[in-house]
Formats: sequence, structure tokens, C-alpha cells
Amino acid sequence: MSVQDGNQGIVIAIDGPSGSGKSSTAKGVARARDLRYLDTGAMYRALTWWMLDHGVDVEDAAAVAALVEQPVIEMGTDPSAPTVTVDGRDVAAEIRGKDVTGSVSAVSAVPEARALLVRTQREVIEAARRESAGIVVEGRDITTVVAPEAPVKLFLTASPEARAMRRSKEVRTSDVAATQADLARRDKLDSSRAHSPLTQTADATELDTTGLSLDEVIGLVVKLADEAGQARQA
Ligand SMILES: Nc1ncnc2c1ncn2[C@@H]1O[C@H](COP(=O)(O)OP(=O)(O)OP(=O)(O)O)[C@@H](O)[C@H]1O
Ligand SMILES: Nc1ccn([C@H]2C[C@H](O)[C@@H](COP(=O)(O)O)O2)c(=O)n1
Repeated sequence: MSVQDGNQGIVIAIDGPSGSGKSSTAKGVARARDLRYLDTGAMYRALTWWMLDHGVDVEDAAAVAALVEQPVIEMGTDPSAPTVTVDGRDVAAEIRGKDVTGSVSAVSAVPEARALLVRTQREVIEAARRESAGIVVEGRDITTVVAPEAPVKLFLTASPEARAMRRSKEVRTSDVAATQADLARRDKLDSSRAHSPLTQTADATELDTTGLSLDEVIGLVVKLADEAGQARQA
């Protein structure tokens, strides 16, 4: 059996704060080992986009809760070309805008929104496993709620300064301080909400990526995945 065979049906769960490198790492690992990829943050962003597009006050949890079932959110899990659609419309660009980023923590704190999206995320994971494909899933509650039984569980971190520098470079802003403040704002909301807050648990391997290149981080995670695959084969 090859290393790839050991990874068949594997679930790699990655959590961590904003800008720690979850999406880039998850995509790189999925590409390296021919796995599927699920960006759960994009699902919360897609739901938020729909709420804003329909004029819903996202600070009104009851209003959000009443409408969560309305949009049809679909995720494409090819790590080289992930997609996100709402009611058939490609919203990949819109969900990265300031309005959605400013409102997504409020929507993701609504229990009905979480229940719905966690259910959908588990369905995507099961579909991948039925096809014998493994999947890398990243977000804030993957190791704790969505897939706590995953054989590989990681908590990615990086210093606030490193995360702000990386994100500023990505969005081409020189205002690193403002970027750092926005990351801190979202981390605080995501870690302090009542339902499924971002939490680091003892059974998830912490990976501090501050001094590491993206390729180095991907290499470390691939190694962990291969070791878990070999243990599954033994
Ligand atoms: N180890 C690394 N070294 C340098 N840059 C990195 C590293 N990891 C990720 N990056 C870069 O940092 C930026 C943020 O990474 P990414 O979007 O993967 O983080 P994230 O944790 O998924 O963020 P969010 O939770 O906000 O979606 C990207 O531009 C990415 O290319
Ligand atoms: N599993 C998840 C994934 C994401 N969220 C929330 C919290 C984030 O601020 C927001 C956007 O995620 P990002 O695109 O920055 O990864 O979505 C969550 O609550 N649970």
C-alpha cells in the first residue's frame, strides 16, 4: 500500500485564529495528498452575505435565526479551485469584502446558523468519505464540534504581528496596525461567543507558524497526515 492509500477517507481538522494560515495550509495539504478541501469560514461568510443582501439586521439574532434555512449554500471542494455559491450565484469575491468581514462574527454567533452549517459540513465530510476521498476541513470549531474524532487535529497559531503582516500583504494595504486591530476584534468575538467558540484543546497539535514558510507548514502537516495514515493501515 502507498502513503496515499493510507490517507483514503482521512479527515484532517484544522482550527486557529484569523490569518494563522488555515486556508493556505489546508489547500496545500489537500493538493499534496489528493484530498478534498472544505473552507467552513466561507460558509459563514456566504450566509452573512445573503443576510446583508436581503437587508437583514445581522445584530438581531432572532431575525438571522428565522431566515437561516432560506439560502442554498453550496461548496466545491476541489483544493485547486474551491467554489462557494449562494442560490446558484458565485459569491467567492463578495464574501471577502469589508461588509461581510465586519458582520460575519455576529452571524456565526447565532446558534441556529451554527446548527445548520455544522450539519451541512458533516454531510460534505461524509460524502467525501463515501467516495474514499479524504478531506481537509478548516475553521474555528472543526476539532471540537464538527469532526472531534478526526485522526489529525491541528490548532494553527502565529503571532498577531505575523498574522497582520501576512494579511496586509495579501490585501495590499500598508496599514498593518488597522489590519492587526481587525484580526484582534474578530478573534475576540470568535473566542468569546457562547456557542462553539474558537477553543484550543489538549488533543489538537499546536503548530506555531510564526517563523515558518507556508511550504514548511504544509510539509509538517503532510508528515502528520502520512503518519496517521500509516497508523490506520497498521
Ligand atoms: N507560514 C506562512 N508564511 C507566510 N505567509 C503565510 C503563511 N501561512 C499563510 N500565509 C499567508 O497569510 C495569509 C493568510 O493566510 P490564510 O488565509 O491561509 O489564513 P486563515 O487562517 O485561513 O485566515 P482566515 O481565518 O481569516 O480565513 C495568506 O496571504 C497566506 O498566503
Ligand atoms: N468553523 C467556523 C468557521 C468560521 N467561523 C466564523 C468566524 C470567522 O470570523 C468567520 C469567517 O471565517 P474565516 O473566513 O475568517 O476563516 O466565520 C466560525 O464561527 N466557525
